[in-house]
Amino acid sequence: MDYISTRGRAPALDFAGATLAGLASDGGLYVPREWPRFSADEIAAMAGLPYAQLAAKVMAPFVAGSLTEERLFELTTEAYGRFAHKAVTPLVQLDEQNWLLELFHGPTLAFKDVALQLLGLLFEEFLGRTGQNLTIVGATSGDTGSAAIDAVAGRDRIDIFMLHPHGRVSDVQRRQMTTVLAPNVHNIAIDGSFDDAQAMVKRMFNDSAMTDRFAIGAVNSINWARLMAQVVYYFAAALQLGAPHRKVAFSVPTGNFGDVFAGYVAAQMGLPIERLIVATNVNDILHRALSNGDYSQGEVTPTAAPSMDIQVSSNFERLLFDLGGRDGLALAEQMAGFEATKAMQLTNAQREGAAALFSSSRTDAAEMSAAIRWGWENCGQLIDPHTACGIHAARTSGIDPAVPVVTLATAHPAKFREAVERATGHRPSMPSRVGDLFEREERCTELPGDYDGIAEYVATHAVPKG
Ligand SMILES: Cc1ncc(COP(=O)(O)O)c(C=O)c1O
Ligand SMILES: N[C@@H](CCOP(=O)(O)O)C(=O)O
Repeated sequence: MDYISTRGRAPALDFAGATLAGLASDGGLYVPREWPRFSADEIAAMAGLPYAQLAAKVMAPFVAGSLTEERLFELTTEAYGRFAHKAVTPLVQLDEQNWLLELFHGPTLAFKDVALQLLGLLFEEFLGRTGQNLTIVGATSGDTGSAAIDAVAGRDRIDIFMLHPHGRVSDVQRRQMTTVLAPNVHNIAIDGSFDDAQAMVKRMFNDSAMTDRFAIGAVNSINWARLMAQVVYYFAAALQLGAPHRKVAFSVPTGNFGDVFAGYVAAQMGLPIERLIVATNVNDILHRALSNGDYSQGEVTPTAAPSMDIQVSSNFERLLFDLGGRDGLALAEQMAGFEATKAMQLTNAQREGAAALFSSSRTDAAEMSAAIRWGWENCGQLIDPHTACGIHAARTSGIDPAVPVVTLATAHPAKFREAVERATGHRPSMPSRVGDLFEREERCTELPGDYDGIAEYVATHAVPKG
């Protein structure tokens, strides 16, 4: 399988190359040249497979040429062996129609672990072949940072520089990053929003003063390998609910459009998906884009679901590319317009294509609290504020009651215990696997949100590519 850029100009790469490159050199995102497709019989034959084995089956076509399915299975076995639940991503029934897919049983209590535990191993595998050093530069609104740091802390040939918006992540999220004192881990708190951090990270990939010296790598969902690993749990959930003989809908708490794009990929691969519900908080650029074609960047409003306080959704570009006939040069022009004006109108083809599979919803603060309360009082489940946006969207979606709706539970409620306690009066307890998080020493550098200062900090502390 080879990978092409959504902006049409960067060279195609194989899976290993796309994984190490992260962002394409023309500023675009890598996508597989074509979507691999499973027949209904092939999907039916996956029912009942243990998660690590299912993962290797679903991902094998994407890694072909860089890894055998057998080697991939060794890596998925190691990655998912670190999860606290045997099923890795267990499915829990809430009522007649609604289900929760618990994606928070990994080491850092959020869905990001599902992809990042594997990505850490993939980096090690591919860097071992090239002998190169990798300088990972990432942006986080809280969860990617901790999951990525856990996945690469102490690994040879890797430095990680993780930017988070100062004061805008939860205490648990911050400590999960800043208490990791391995010498290859560098936390940077910036003045600004997640969007500012993400823009600086993308800029570094195209700054030749940096890329000439350092192999800059990505752990954000701009890296295709992140999304590939997230496709697997759509298969896992749908198979348990009767796929391929029965359609399933998914409600997905959304910020950077990565998790829900993985659902789109699952559908392209043949998984019968009734609908993908894009659930935003009040930072609703995606809800506006999908409901009336208006993709214009507003100010970021801090919410109780801080990981979704995002107004520029990187992976939306992958969807626009696919729906717009995969015309990279046309999309490059459309994205250049957005970058210049902070606004963009979807084309008719993009709007109609999206409407065939996606619907969307926006959840405000009161609705978020009500959804958390509903989960607790009616189903005995504590849910976090991000998942609550998904639950609100699922319960107001109007989907045929015969179709199961699976909400992706993207974070453990203990990561956001103040908001959960405010809504329910009940404080979620911290899973023992996070250990003495609140006793540990923290290390973090505060920097103003300007690119030059951050590039200089990275250049001073990173190891050249070699
Ligand atoms: C807990 C949580 N839920 C949902 C999201 C949204 O996921 P995505 O950015 O893939 O849309 C994030 C991060 O982005 C998150 O950390
Ligand atoms: N919510 C994310 C934001 C970054 O998104 P990513 O999926 O592109 O890494 C976070 O928690 O950091």
